[in-house]
Amino acid sequence: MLRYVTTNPGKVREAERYLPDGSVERLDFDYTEVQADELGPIAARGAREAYRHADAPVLVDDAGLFVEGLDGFPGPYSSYVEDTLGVERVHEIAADLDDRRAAFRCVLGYCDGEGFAASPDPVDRGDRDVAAAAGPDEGEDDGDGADGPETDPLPVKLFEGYVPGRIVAPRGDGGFGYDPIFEHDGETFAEMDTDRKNAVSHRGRALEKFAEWYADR
Ligand SMILES: O=c1[nH]c(=O)c2ncn([C@@H]3O[C@H](COP(=O)(O)OP(=O)(O)OP(=O)(O)O)[C@@H](O)[C@H]3O)c2[nH]1
Repeated sequence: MLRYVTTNPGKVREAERYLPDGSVERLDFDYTEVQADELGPIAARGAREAYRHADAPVLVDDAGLFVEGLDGFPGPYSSYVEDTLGVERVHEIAADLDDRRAAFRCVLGYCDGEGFAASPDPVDRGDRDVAAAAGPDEGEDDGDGADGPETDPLPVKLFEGYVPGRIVAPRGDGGFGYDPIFEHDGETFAEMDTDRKNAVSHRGRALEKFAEWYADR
């Protein structure tokens, strides 16, 4: 049984669509989110901590909203900013910007305590052009300390998803988090049902890559 490690039930609702019935359950564990300007190292460290906590295969999901006109803010701090400023204030700040383009990014970190065969494919970074910091956000995190001062030999496999859009006045009542103020292709994420959001979203894209790899591993 795979544990999807998150305090956010909205994430699991979306993830369940990608994994066989009964193969995943939510583990409500608040792993330490290290301070970093990229999601990859946060997901990698989180996956190791969650694996050690659960002693079972885990998938952690670190996500963020990157606003172009704010140089990528709130990015990895999206959860903190949602809790402090709130989504409406983020919209108000963005409303004053000339450039309201934004992107959601999601990095999934999988850890089962074992190593992984080297990926035959080169890491695809072609979709990381909006406020995306360079760094090891996909592929294997080798724990060599390149992403921070600590080293940790526990292997973690990372999967990244990205979706471009723009910040708009709140619309819709579905989804969670910043969904009402994030518009993609004329609709906010909060106006989409789960299947439609999954088909285009950062999480859906990352989950698709993960599910394909997980089924074949
Ligand atoms: O409108 C949204 N649509 C999404 O699809 C989405 N995915 C994440 N988020 C928000 O971005 C932050 C991530 O922070 P985050 O990855 O640390 O997650 P979290 O704190 O909610 O839970 P956990 O998984 O860490 O326990 C939080 O503010 C989330 O609400 C989203 N907002």
